[in-house]
Parts: sequence; C-alpha cells; structure tokens
Amino acid sequence: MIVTAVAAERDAVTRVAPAGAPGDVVPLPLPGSQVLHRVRYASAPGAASATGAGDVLADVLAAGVGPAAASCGAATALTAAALAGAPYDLVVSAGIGGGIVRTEAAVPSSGPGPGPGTVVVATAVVAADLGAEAPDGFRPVTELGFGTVRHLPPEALVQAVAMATGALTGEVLTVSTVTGTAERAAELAARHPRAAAEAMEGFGVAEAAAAHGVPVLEIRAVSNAVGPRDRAAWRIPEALRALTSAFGMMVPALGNPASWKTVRTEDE
Ligand SMILES: O=C(O)c1cccc(C(=O)CC[C@H]2O[C@@H](n3cnc4c(=O)[nH]cnc43)[C@H](O)[C@@H]2O)c1
Repeated sequence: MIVTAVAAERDAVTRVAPAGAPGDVVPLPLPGSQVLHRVRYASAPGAASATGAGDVLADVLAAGVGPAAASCGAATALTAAALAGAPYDLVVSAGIGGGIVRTEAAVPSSGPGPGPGTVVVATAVVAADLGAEAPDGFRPVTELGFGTVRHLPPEALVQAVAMATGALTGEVLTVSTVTGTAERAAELAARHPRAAAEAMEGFGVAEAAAAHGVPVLEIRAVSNAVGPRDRAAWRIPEALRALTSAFGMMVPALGNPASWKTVRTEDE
C-alpha cells in the first residue's frame, strides 16, 4: 500500500502503472469516505508483462495532510486488508517534501544534494516535533517515558530502492508544522544531523504499519528547501515528475517480500 497526502501525489505514483493507462486504476471504497486506487506496476520499467508474473499490485490512498490523517487512513486500509484476508506486505509513505540542504546529511547514490526534483529514501522515519518544550530545549516523547519517535525501514530495501532510483538516502523528519524560519531549520538540523528531508506524514504512516507488523518505507521528492517560508519557490510539478519517475524505477527493485520482514524501531 502507498499512502500520499493529496490526490496530485497519488496520481503521480499511479501514473506509471501499468504503462500509464488511467483506465486500469480500480477504485476500492474503504469503510468511511476514503477510496483506494488499486494499480498494477509492471515488473520491468515500461513493460507490462503478458502474464502479469512478477508484477506488483498496489493500493494507493490520498489520506490527507499531516501525521494524524495519514495514520488514520493507513490504519483503516491496513485493517480492511487484514479483515479481507489479504494483508499488505509493505506500506510506503510517498509524496513531495522539503529538502534539508546540508551535504553531510545524506549519502548520495548519485546526483547533487537534495534540491528540487531530488528523491530521498528514508533510512529512518522520525517524529521531529513529538515531545515537550522545556526551557533548556526540546525533549522527545521517548525522554518523557512514552512510545517511540523513530521507525526504521528495512535497510536492504532502502538501499535497493535508492540504487534503482538514484535517490539519496537520509532520515526523513515528520513535522506537524512546515518549517518556515531559518532558526527552526537550524534547530531541526542540529537535533537531526542525518536528516535529508522534512514532510508531514511519514511517522503517522509508520505508526500504523508498525501496529500491523508491516514494514514501512518513505520516499520523498523534494519540492522546496527547508527554511524561511517562500511558497512561490516550491517546485511542485518538478517534484511530482520525479516521484513518478522514481516509482517507475523502484518497483522492479522491491524483490521478495520475505526480505522486508524485519520491522525495527529504535528510540533516540
Ligand atoms: O498545489 C499543488 O498542486 C500540490 C500538489 C501536490 C502537493 C501539494 C502539497 O502542498 C502537499 C503538502 C505536502 O507536502 C509535503 N511538504 C512539502 N514540502 C514540505 C516542507 O518543506 N515541510 C513539510 N512538508 C512538506 C508535506 O508532506 C505535505 O503533506 C500541493
């Protein structure tokens, strides 16, 4: 299953499947008001196989903006699939995101730093603002004795997808408020030296996936730089094109679900 925030992101990831034929997107209503879009990704880029062997079926959901909407949508779809006797093998949080521009923050597989159109695959899905403010700084919920603030996608899968797509790898932060000042950007970067991108849904999707014992992956195509707010500078069409291209390349790299099974979580 693939969870995006908005319909434009959902359509960007379904555009390549199968071979771009929109009529092959099957709508599947979930309990409540949301609708999954079921698509079949060809096993080789641009080539729909005659038999369908090796193709990957995916349900894609535009669940809304922010971690709560993402978690709610993902959990509903995961539960519906489990009750139907067809649980998902993998949950992917996908969409556009802000790039944290700092060269040591990410390990490039190829290409430049996380500028517009760069794709980032998360090595960790991190809740960056889940905690408490204190006079001496921010404390994550884990320091308060609660829950987790990190989910770790299967490492082999992260590397395989990054290789196949030419993406950067790095931590992806989940925030409820888009960073809009240089001060906040610097604070987040200092707290998360391995962060490559920021978005608003990954941790919510990862919490739902973990509750169902399903591995998670997060993929973000950079639309803007994290820093002082300048919405006019967001390169959304370029980011959506990069997302489409990444999904076209990553599906053959997914390999055998048996190799994804390790669900690791780690406290900060
Ligand atoms: O207006 C449009 O056409 C359009 C098309 C696709 C997506 C959008 C959004 O506004 C999506 C919001 C979504 O983007 C993520 N995002 C992007 N940049 C950042 C950022 O710097 N910090 C945090 N989140 C970011 C986020 O996941 C939102 O859900 C519009």
